[in-house]
Amino acid sequence: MAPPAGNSSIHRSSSRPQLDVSKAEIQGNLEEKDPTILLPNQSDDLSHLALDIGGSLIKLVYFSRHEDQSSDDKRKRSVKDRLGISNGNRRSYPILGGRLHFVKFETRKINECLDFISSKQLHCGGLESHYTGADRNAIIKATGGGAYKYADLFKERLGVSLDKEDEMDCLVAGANFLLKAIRHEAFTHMEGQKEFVQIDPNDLFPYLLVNIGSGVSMIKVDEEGKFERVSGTNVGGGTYWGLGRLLTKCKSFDELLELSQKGDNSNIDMLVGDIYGGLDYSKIGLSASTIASSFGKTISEKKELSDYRPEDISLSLLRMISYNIGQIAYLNALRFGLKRIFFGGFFIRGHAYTMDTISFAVHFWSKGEAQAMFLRHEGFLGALGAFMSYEKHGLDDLMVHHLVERFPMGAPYTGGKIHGPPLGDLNEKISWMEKFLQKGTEITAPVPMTPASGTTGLGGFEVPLSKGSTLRPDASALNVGVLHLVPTLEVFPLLADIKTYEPNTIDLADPSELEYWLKVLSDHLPDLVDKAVASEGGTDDAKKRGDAFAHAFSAHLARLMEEPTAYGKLGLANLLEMREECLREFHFGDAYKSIKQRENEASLAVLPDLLMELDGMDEETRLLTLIEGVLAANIFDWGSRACVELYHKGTIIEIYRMSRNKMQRPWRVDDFDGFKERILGDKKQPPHRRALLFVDNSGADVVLGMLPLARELLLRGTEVVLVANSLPALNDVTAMELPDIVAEAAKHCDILRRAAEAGGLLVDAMINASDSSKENSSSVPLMVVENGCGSPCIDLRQVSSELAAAAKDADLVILEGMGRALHTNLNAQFKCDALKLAMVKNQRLAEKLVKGNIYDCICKYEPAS
Ligand SMILES: CC(C)(COP(=O)(O)O)[C@@H](O)C(=O)NCCC(=O)O
Ligand SMILES: [Mn+2]
Repeated sequence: MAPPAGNSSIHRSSSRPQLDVSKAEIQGNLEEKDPTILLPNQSDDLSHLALDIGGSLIKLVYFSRHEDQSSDDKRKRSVKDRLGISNGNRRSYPILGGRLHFVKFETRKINECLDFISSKQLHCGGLESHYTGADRNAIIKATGGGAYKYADLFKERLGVSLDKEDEMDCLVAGANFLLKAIRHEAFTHMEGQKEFVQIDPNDLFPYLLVNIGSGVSMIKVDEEGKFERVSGTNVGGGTYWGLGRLLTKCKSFDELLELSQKGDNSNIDMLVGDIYGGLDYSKIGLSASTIASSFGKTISEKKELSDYRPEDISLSLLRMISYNIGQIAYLNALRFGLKRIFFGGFFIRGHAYTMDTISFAVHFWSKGEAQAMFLRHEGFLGALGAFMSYEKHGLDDLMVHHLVERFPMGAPYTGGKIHGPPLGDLNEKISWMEKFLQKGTEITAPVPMTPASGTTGLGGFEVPLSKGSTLRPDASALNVGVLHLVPTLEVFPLLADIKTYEPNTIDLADPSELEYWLKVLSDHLPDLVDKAVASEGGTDDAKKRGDAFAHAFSAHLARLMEEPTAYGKLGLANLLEMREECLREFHFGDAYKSIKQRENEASLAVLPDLLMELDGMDEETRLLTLIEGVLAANIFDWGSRACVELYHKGTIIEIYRMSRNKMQRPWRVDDFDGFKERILGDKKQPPHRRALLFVDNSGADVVLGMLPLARELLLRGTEVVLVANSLPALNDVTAMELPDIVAEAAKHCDILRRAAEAGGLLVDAMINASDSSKENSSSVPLMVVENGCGSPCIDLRQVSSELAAAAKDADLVILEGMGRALHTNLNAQFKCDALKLAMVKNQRLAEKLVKGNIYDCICKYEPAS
């Protein structure tokens, strides 16, 4: 059916509808002029675009619906039935599987912005909308002065009306959303050091929001929707830019800021030492270099404006205004007893020195009691708030675990600077990458790292360390990624304490660690590209994509090397995931597909012998052999350079045997006896009810390591849930692949067969179906669930709803592999028994974590506390 004509009386709310016209019906009298049309499949109205049109920048926040690529396969359906998971309430989550994009344009280039909106059809619900007709009645939410100034232009160019939202309402709504929904949205910035702060969403209010635009507003935010502008000052960003322009002849705000980097304010400001003959005024705690009077020195000398360096003027101005704002903000926080002060607005724009100066003022006047905080998305508060003002989009229902921030390929180049349209399809990405390469490396020109030392030793309002040539003005200009909204993600319910849980084991805030791991990833790149290109048949197209991927990922690494906090708080898990995401961006679905297949086949061929060997053992030897088997088979890891070198030296089975033979206890971490005691020891303790086995690699790892262990648990009456990746990552097995592997294994093993049937895994397996029903009741089930991620590591704060449901009845968690049990979760505490098994396949990590050597093994057992 064709979309209804533009003039029909279909209900339109002020938000942009995404019309699903399937099964549409005209209700009532067909002859009627404007009959009511029923759209039974139409979900709640969806908003797609909101704008904040400021004097210098236009900020856009827009939503794109994510094509739901997850297939509802048999495994998923049977897991849903068994674990009682519903399909989710689509109505309560209109924004299901979508993304929020943040884009900036310069206001003077408003036509670029209009072209962008038009090319993506954002004003009529996006390109993916079912609705294609031009809609002259469309309304877009907008805030900022430009919403008034440019209303006619939007009407003329796009045929849309701007629905103006109050700027302050938007700012507060945007800040509330970000602070509640984005982990580490806030950060402090002192002496050039940025530190991300985790705000407890349940303990956010009250706070002071200081918005520094042309003027400054200070807003006390008490709760959602309740706030009051308690103070402000007319000395703000406009003052800096206005006075600065007059005094220095700078052509832009950024130029003025940049000048300040090279300035020395003591040539302009009157310092305490100038008054006290070079001495401190120590009685009241003022050092000689404290500013006594901003611009005070210029009164006493017979100098003209031209006698002063513009750099010095800019710095004095910047410090005068920043200190003043910091001071007034602190006094207001004090006045209302507010613990937190967040600064945002056009004046800050991620400028390191500005942030340091404000922080310094707050710190100074509060005697260290209060801290200034800044927001990663501060430039987008208004636009986000305008977006939130659409009704019924469901955005405010989202919580921190529903959001995943990803950094697409453009991120390293655009930095925090103003940029245009994000890149769309694959060809666009490749050609952009090629163009960039022709231009050389100018866009990624490295930012010098800020040396930690270099204190001036000056007291009072002194020079923050990030001033000067050590830091480029936008070094802190944070990238904001694309926010993926995934309302199906949940916190893993077996975590002992979500508040103290930190997935990453290694702290990449340590520069030497960061440098090392960035190099590891960079060194691995050529091999990865080879595999990726080969996985797509080695075609010219695949090669082109491979090149583009390599450059895009290298650029991310280079960006992070120069500015480790550019993408927010960085952990090794994020880096490893970014690599996989980058591959997917260039349409490499599964770079290790054929390797995985080959290894699965080879391992399945020797499985029957292994099972027979195990069945001949007494239970104690068998349990030990099984754990040894898991550790030994974890050597099949295509992400480890050392292991990949090993694979050239023998067949899969030879390497597996060699690895098994080397398994000598005690392992570097060896809690086997504790685990054995729980499994075989006290017979009064019943077997575990349900075990979650987080599996790792394909091939021997899962087939000869984890499946035999699963079989043992099943034999002992424990239900087993194999937890595997939702998306491919290196040679990790996925939840999609696992049922076929289990089905193959089940051909050689009755225990696995019955359990897999009971778990609904072998619906179509070629096994005698007639006797499966009666046998079902005699076996505990074996199931497969997806973990919700596509990375070699796992962040248990954000897992699939399947896994969360499966965890409810589980009393044993087994995490396997370096990514899941070492890089992440080594220190994780669980509410139930936990076993962490991995071979350390990296020398440095072995030394760092366990003071050991490469190929050492970890068997860490922690009973429920
Ligand atoms: C990517 C990995 C975490 C995967 O390990 P796994 O979880 O498969 O045991 C690991 O291979 C790794 O840390 N590799 C990089 C270090 C290196 O090449 O030595
Ligand atoms: Mn792996």
